Amino acid sequence: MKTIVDIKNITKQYKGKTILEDISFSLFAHQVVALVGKNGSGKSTLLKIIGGLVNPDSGTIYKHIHPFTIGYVPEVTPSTIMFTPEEYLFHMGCIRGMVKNQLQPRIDYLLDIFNLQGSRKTRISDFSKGMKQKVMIMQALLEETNLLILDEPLSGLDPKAQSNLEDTLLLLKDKGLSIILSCHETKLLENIADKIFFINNHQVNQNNLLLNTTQHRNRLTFEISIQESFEDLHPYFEIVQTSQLNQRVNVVKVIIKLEDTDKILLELLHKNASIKQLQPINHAKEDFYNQF
Ligand SMILES: Nc1ncnc2c1ncn2[C@@H]1O[C@H](COP(=O)(O)OP(=O)(O)OP(=O)(O)O)[C@@H](O)[C@H]1O
Repeated sequence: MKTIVDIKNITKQYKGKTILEDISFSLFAHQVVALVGKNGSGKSTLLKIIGGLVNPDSGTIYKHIHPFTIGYVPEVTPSTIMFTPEEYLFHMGCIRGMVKNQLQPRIDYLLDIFNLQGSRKTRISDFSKGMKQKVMIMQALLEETNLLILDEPLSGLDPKAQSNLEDTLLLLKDKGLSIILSCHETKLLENIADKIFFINNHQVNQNNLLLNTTQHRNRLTFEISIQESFEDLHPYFEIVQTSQLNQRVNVVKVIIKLEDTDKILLELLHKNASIKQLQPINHAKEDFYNQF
């Protein structure tokens, strides 16, 4: 598999507070990689560093392709763009110095891929959130792109819009694009991510629990005090869902490896957690999430 970017020993602090510490991993051609972590764990910061928008304090982003082009889509989608997608993309292309006979075919191609041909004359301000998100991604792809960086592209979309956007991203991957995106929950990634990196405690762990369908795993549900930290256990499980039961207690659903199960249960009991359910997972991928 061809490496396109090596992220090497990246460290970043803000105002003396460590956000990322000695992070290294590689991105490969034709892959969708997801960065998962809690609010404030440093996902956006890492994406901006990879995109060259923020400088790390130390470490390097080594690109294996020259020239290397990156399309970056930030988390916030502007809501009141009075242009149609065609006008908007045309203006954005001109700002980047693209010429008309290069721009128009590219816009047509993107409207096709993103299934927005029928809405090319509608104002973006009248679009749904999913359609606005698509336009933001299209503007990042106006020029030929090696790596697409998406900050929380699925958040705030209803399940239908999420699956529609996932289909488009998979189509782009099939056409040769590499994608790195951030996400709060692994649950949203079951269809699109080839690899999941989990940011926790300023560091990145690769976790293939959800993607490796041959490994023996359990699904575990526990209740734990909101004040109790279990960050030390994060590398050992994939959090599928966290919800607040009441003002004092969270309900957490995770997937764990069979061989880690006893250790995790013991640690959770030491943290005064209450184990609600422990079930083996069948090997079928569809079974992963449905049985919680
Ligand atoms: N420009 C900045 N100046 C100071 N602190 C910053 C800056 N950008 C981010 N931070 C801090 O760095 C930490 C990581 O922020 P970041 O936005 O990377 O996290 P995140 O995982 O993307 O969060 P979210 O899921 O909420 O978007 C946070 O504590 C944030 O307040």
